[in-house]
Parts: sequence; structure tokens; C-alpha cells
Amino acid sequence: MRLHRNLVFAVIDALNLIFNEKEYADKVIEKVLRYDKRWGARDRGFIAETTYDIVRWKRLYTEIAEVHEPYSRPNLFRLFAVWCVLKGIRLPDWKQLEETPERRIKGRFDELSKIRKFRESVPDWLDELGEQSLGNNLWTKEIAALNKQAEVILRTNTLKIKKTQLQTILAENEIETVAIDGYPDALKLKERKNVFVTEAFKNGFFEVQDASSQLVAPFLEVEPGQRVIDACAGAGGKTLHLASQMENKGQLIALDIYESKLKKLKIRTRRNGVHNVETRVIDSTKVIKKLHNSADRLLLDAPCSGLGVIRRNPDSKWKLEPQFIDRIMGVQQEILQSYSKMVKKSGQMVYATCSILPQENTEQVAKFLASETGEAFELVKEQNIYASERGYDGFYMALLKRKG
Ligand SMILES: C[S@@+](CC[C@H](N)C(=O)[O-])C[C@H]1O[C@@H](n2cnc3c(N)ncnc32)[C@H](O)[C@@H]1O
Repeated sequence: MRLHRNLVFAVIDALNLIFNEKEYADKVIEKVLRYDKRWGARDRGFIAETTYDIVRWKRLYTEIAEVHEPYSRPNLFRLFAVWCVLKGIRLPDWKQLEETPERRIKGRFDELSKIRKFRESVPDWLDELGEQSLGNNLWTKEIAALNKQAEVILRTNTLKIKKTQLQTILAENEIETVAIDGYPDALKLKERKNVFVTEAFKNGFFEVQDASSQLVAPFLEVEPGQRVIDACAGAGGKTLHLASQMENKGQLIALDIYESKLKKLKIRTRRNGVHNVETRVIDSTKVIKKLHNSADRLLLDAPCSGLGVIRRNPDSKWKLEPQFIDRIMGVQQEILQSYSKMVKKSGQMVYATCSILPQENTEQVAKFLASETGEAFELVKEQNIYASERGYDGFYMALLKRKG
């Protein structure tokens, strides 16, 4: 691979903004990719993937390069040099990469790879928490799987098109996909491509949604004509899936505490040809009270640590703090306690997170069921979805039924 100076400089700029200015990696990449309109898909891919790679392996690379925060520009180049050496890419004779100690880098890599927190590039506290919560074996496998680059998975919008038709249309645009067993609406891209520029996307024929996330809406067992509430709807990834499972019939109420997210959801419903969604901002407890005892189905896709999706957000390894996890666990129980009252007798709800920690998952559900409000519910089934077992994001979901 031949390295182009302007692309590498863009990576260094991106790393500076992410590591030193603490900006979000996805936003930074969007910004940096706007630097030069002439860059093609391969150039853009190089910038995005190299930046994400160095973010993902930050701890390992900084230990190897022996550099510390805040990173000066020469030190960011040292991290880049480590990336090149470990990838087997021949270093160009640029001033910034002079005197790169290639043998020492390889030696340090071999040495540090023996220790999980360095090999898998995680902070001490997270490595300890992962091992305590999941046990040594599962955590070791899981963190390795979560450090792999996520594949691009699409969910067919069955309101508009059949999966096989979508596959044909994409193939005509040189986007080759394969179906995935056990995920009825999913298509996996054979090769990473920007699918958002396609006519098929603009026509609302598909959404980009991880395979594990595609299991959540079906778990709720919705039917056309029901009243369904999606109480933590965000920008609506699962709302749209629920709408297609309801065949656009019945009432789907999407709630969130952020109006900005619900606005994005509205735009997506239009593209998807979804007509049965109504959005409401939770700006007081009244919004929830008005809906008490009214829902046939309720989805609680709760805010969480996001530890199951670090393949997609590798910088969350560096942004996440133990205090945040403690706080969000309080919010999760609060959501279970107060929002479950929206379910009517014999109705069902799903509590889901994109976390792999039992504290946020099965233990939250057990605590809820043991509480006064929870007595009205019974657990029908629950599922832990591990990245190391399925190859997709880590998720948890529990189906609970309100007694008749
Ligand atoms: C895991 S995300 C939801 C993702 C979304 N369901 C999707 O599939 O795209 C959790 C959502 O919960 C929202 N949230 C946080 N605290 C909340 C609360 N107390 N009540 C309702 N929603 C909340 C967040 O704004 C965020 O959009």
C-alpha cells in the first residue's frame, strides 16, 4: 500500500481532535472527510478506517510508542508509525516518520500482547469490571470480538420491498450482499461501501441496522392494529422496524426525552413510507401518566453503557466512566418502574440494552420483578446476545408479560 501524504495528514488531524480535543470520532470523521471534495471512495475509506483503527488500539499503541496525553503532532505520527509497522505497511521516507524503531515496535507488541488489557486495548477499570461481571473466559472472548471491525448490515424495509428484490437492485449498483440465517430481513455487504448514496436508500428500501439490533422488534411480538409504545425511541431504528412488523396498521407512539432525536425519526419515517407513528417528547411525568394501562406492547430500549457496540464506537472505550455506568443503571431501573405502568393487563413489554453487563440486564429485570410494581409482571423469556457467539453486536432483551 502506498501512503498519500494528504490522507495521512487528515488522519493525524482527526486523531488530534478525538484524543486531545475529546470530540466524538464519528463527527470528527465526517468533518475531516469534507476537507477535499476530490477524494474518492478509497481515500475516504482509508481515512475513516485508519482513524478508527488507531482509536480502537489507542492503549496498545501508546504503550508501544511510549507517548502520553496530550499528544503532540510528532507523537500522533509515532502512533501512526506503530499502525503502519504492525500492519506490515512500508514506511515512506517522510521527515515525520524518520527513525521509526521498527524492530522495537514489533518486540514491544509481542511482549504487551501477553497481557489482556494491553492486547485488547482497554482501560484498567473496564478490564476489571468485564472480568468480574462475565468471568475470565467469557470476557476474554467477548472483548476480542468487540474489537473487530463491524460489518455493514442492512435491514430490508418490508413495507416497500422484498429482500430478494432489494438484493437484485443493490447488485445492479455493484453492491453485493448475502442473506444471514436466522435474521429474516438482514443483508450483509460482502465489501464495505457507502450505501447512503444509493437510490435504494433514498427510496427507503432499507436501513443500516446491526443484525443483533434486528432481533429486538420481533422479540416484542407485535401485531398489526395494536397500540405499541416505543418509550426510548431515539432516532427510531427500532421504531421503523416495529412499524414494518405492524404492516403500518395500528398506533405506534415513539417517545424520547430529546426532541432533536424524534425529529430525525420523523424524517426517517417519511423515507420509509411509515404512516402510523406519532412522536411525543417526554418533558414531564404527565406524558407517561396519560398513557398508563394503554399499551398492548411496550419497548424499553433503555439507555446503557453501550458496551455491546464498541465495534461501532471504539472511542467509547476511552469516553466511558464507571460513574456513568452507575448512574445509567439508576435510570434503567427508574424507566422499568415508571414506564411499565403504560402496559395494559395481559400486554407485553421488552426491556433491551446494547450492553453485555448482567448488572444492566438480567439483574435489572430481576430487581424489577422483585419490586412492588414488578409483581404485576412475569418473565416470559430473556436472551443474552454475545458478539463472541454471534459475530454481531452485544445485546440483551427480556420479554415480560403483565398478568391478566
Ligand atoms: C439505546 S438508545 C435508543 C435507540 C433507539 N431505540 C434505536 O433503535 O435507534 C436509548 C434512548 O433512550 C433515550 N433516553 C434516555 N433517558 C431516557 C428517559 N428517561 N426516558 C426516555 N428515553 C430516554 C435516549 O435519548 C436514547 O435515545
